[in-house]
Amino acid sequence: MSVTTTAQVLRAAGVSRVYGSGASEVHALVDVSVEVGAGELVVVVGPSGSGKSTLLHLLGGLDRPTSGTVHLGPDPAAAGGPSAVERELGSLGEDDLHGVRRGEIGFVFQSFGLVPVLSAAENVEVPLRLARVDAAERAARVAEALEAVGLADHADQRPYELSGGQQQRVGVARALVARPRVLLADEPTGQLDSTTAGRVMTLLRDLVHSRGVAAVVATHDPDLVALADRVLVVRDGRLVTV
Ligand SMILES: Nc1ncnc2c1ncn2[C@@H]1O[C@H](COP(=O)(O)OP(=O)(O)OP(=O)(O)O)[C@@H](O)[C@H]1O
Repeated sequence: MSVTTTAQVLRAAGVSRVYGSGASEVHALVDVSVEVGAGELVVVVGPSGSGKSTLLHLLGGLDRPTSGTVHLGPDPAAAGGPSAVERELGSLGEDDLHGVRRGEIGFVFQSFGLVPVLSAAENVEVPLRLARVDAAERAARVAEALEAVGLADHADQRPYELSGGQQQRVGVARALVARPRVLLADEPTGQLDSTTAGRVMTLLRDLVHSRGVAAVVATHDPDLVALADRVLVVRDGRLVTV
């Protein structure tokens, strides 16, 4: 599979995040700059508490930096509208930021984050319902997303009827179904055995490459580093050169 690393999609410039104040101040991230291109899988590694989740939260607009900026590059496919130009997430109001998170960024969580009472297909459909995609289009896109993660035959099963690896594949399908330009995953294989973890991560990498998504994945798992296009090492909130 060819890696099409083209346009830069996501850029953090001199980003820092301080939690708390005074004696309890924590410098979770210190002056981090990073760029991620379309179709690129960047893996972030570092010890517990080094700042990986903080970085993902800032990149995904779930949190705002204390200083520095996070930029989403112009969408070449956008015919006008806000995504046709580069946007600095920190300068967006809550509604616009919400729109960016909903439409342009997909998230995968360690704990899968599936709704237990919904089937696999209904879980995957949630982002499309939020984006008010019409029913026929939703059905087509959900079917395509489940097919892409190899779960076409499990559409009607609820999470408790699926294995951990299958549940996380539903999580990947849900993250990508709205065709985001960015995928952020925090320890996506943390609850899986190593064989299943490798399979889920390989699937994620292949989808990132084939769909030209800019992806950042935080992990403790050294086996997953081998699948990365680029590895970032974070230590005490700083990027260190490897
Ligand atoms: N909301 C918060 N309030 C205060 N401190 C926080 C908050 N979130 C994170 N921290 C602190 O910031 C530092 C970085 O945490 P972060 O969760 O980013 O690390 P991590 O590398 O993702 O760790 P892990 O691998 O254990 O998930 C830690 O010292 C943590 O205790």
